[in-house]
Amino acid sequence: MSQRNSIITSYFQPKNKAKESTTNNSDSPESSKQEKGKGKRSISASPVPVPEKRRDVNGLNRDAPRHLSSKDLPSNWLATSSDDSLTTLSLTYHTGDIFAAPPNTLLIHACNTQGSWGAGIAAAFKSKYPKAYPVYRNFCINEYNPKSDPIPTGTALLIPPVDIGNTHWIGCLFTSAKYGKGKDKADVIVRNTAPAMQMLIELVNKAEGEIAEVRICKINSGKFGVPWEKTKDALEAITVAEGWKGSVQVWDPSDD
Ligand SMILES: Nc1ncnc2c1ncn2[C@@H]1O[C@H](COP(=O)(O)OP(=O)(O)OC[C@H]2O[C@H](OP(=O)(O)O)[C@H](O)[C@@H]2O)[C@@H](O)[C@H]1O
Repeated sequence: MSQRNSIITSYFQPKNKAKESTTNNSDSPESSKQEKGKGKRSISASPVPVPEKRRDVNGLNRDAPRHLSSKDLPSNWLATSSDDSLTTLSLTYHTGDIFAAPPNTLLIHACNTQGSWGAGIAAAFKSKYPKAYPVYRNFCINEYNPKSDPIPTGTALLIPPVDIGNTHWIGCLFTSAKYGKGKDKADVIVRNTAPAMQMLIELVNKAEGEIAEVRICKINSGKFGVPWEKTKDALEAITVAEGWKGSVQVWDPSDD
């Protein structure tokens, strides 16, 4: 099956199926038991109501520019976006601090669908972009629901600049439903990566406002435990318009 067809299969399955596959994607029942106990973070899956007339509730600024997700794309977006897919995604490598980026840079990282930026680079995103975190969390917990209506994996969320004095955009790739011991298996995370990135590219193309550069960390290779080479191969198979944003810059803080 081609990359594109596999994307369509993964994203356009009926909602019930999508839920099934999220469940099936999880580790063994053993690890899901572990998920219930040791190491579990206290994340409420109950919707947190946001009062109508109050602003900046729980850090969520209702006046901020709106995030973009699969809900902003037509159901046939993959078919309609294929015309300008002329080349494969180009990656370039850079050593240093991904966050020391010029204005209007998109910073991409891998996320779980539970609403937690609890460890690894996600925790750094949470501390550097305190207003973006509740946008992500609200999307996971209120627009979707980790227990009853989880975000389908293999999708993405694009958060416009919402932190005062910062013009960085944040791209969340939902490559695993859960985190920690309940994270999806490596091959499932890799399989989720291309469609998630493909969707993010589509959201970037649709976004109003400038996105000048695109940076990504070596997603999936830390807490998710997937060798970078596997993620790299998945990303490089994605088709994009020639010269899309120049290239996607892979930033690593160290040389090894
Ligand atoms: N401060 C920092 N500055 C710069 N680069 C940093 C860094 N810290 C780590 N890196 C590098 O960033 C890459 C990805 O490594 P990560 O372990 O972060 O992410 P991942 O994509 O494997 O997994 C995602 C899950 O990790 C999180 O934590 P939880 O699941 O919440 O526990 C999320 O919420 C997800 O669920 C590796 O190259 C790390 O060297």
